[in-house]
Amino acid sequence: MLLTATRGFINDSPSFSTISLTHFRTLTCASSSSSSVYYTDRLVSNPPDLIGWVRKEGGFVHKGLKLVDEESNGVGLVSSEDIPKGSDLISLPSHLPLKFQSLESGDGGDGLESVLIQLARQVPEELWAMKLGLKLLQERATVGSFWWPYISNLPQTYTVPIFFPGDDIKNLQYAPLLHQVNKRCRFLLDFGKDIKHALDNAKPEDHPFGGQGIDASALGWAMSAVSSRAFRLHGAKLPGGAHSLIPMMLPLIDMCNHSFHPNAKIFQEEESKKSNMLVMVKAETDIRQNDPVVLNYGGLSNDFFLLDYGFVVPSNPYDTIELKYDGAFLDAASMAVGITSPNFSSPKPWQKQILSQLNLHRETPDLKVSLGGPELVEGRLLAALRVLLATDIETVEKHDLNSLKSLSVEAPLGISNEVATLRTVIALCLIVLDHFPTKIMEDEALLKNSASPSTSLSLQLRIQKKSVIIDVMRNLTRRVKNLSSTTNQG
Ligand SMILES: C[S@@+](CC[C@H](N)C(=O)[O-])C[C@H]1O[C@@H](n2cnc3c(N)ncnc32)[C@H](O)[C@@H]1O
Repeated sequence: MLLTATRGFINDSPSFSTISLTHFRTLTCASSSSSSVYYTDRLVSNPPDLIGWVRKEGGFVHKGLKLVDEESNGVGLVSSEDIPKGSDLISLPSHLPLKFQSLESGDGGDGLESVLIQLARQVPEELWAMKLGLKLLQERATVGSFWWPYISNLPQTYTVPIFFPGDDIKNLQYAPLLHQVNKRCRFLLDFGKDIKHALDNAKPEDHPFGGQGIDASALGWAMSAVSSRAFRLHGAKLPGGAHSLIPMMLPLIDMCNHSFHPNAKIFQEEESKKSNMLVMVKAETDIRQNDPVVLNYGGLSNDFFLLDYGFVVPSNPYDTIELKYDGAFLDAASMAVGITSPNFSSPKPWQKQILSQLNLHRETPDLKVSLGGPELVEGRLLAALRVLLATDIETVEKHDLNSLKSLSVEAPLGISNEVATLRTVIALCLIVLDHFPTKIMEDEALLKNSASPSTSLSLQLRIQKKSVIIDVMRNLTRRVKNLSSTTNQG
């Protein structure tokens, strides 16, 4: 197997500075042994039979499971027969997962492993996937790696935004995500240079990647392979009693696609009570013939689904839109709905005190607040609005902060305060919607004609973000109507 250098470049546009890694890589891999299926986008065109390899290595795979090319979702695990709820689907013995053992155990490693550990230590914790990605790259470059039957079945490319052309990154139209994409690209480009510098003069026997060049694009491939398929399993017990989380790539289990209505669930050793198996997947519901076997990847916003997995979930109940808490902006929103002289930008001392408790008015406040998701209006923002639109401290003092932060506690400071609060959020939503350069209907028309996967994903992302805002507005408008009818009836 030969891994040739992959290329990455900065794609700077004068009007908006976005960084991107290009998608193309030249990979020459010796195609290996027998395969049962042909997948279009794997590292090698005829990868070894993954299910057969897992069984050969002592793992268990239910006889009714097969791998199928599901087109838009890539390869997935599908049931070829009815499988009853509670059945064991897959079990993996502890030597099958791919993990960065010496990094996790902190034993320093030896030889090549210690070079890899030094590189991994340069990676910020939030990019944990890159640390395990280094191990993956090392195994990918190792001739005869134990994990080659697994690695060769990995996708060759990922639809995550670090690989989007600059225009499609801009087309996301959503600053918090643009910021994350740029940050990741910047890190990968710098880290690629650091690795080159560190390994330029390394002797072949000390080179963790078998002498092969690793640039930003190769790093991006590895980071995406890990972020889109690794599971963080419980490791050793920490002094406080909690368990450390160890990222691992779980062969075959990671062929399960995502659904918020999963029919399968992953269990770890203690829970599965099968001492020779580290991890297993069981049927959570009855699975019918031809059903895909799906896991729930977690209650994530579309930002994370796109950044880490390269897809967008339509009508995602966990999707949110991030805003900056800003007094002047809130005054404008409030005035737009007819509230005279709101004091968001000049709160009274007792209001400032509550804002401090909400971490919205300290020396280092956290001004990021969100709309959408299960909370609908982030508790800190809701409480701030209720308190700043309240006229007297006495009413506010009757309530604890948790009630003020909760939308299900209806009108804690009175109906007119609640109506003003909700109408301010609705106005905020309108202003935010207005700031997007395109309307949702235009995006939908563009999506129908979009040719490339990255353009289509950008459009989907921004449509979903706008939908989040519209759903919040609808929900709050309904609440305002109900509250107003209560007052009228009263
Ligand atoms: C853990 S892997 C699952 C196996 C993968 N489909 C493959 O071809 O190797 C996760 C990746 O599968 C795809 N995927 C999983 N669930 C999906 C979904 N609900 N919609 C679209 N793509 C999905 C995404 O590309 C994601 O990064």
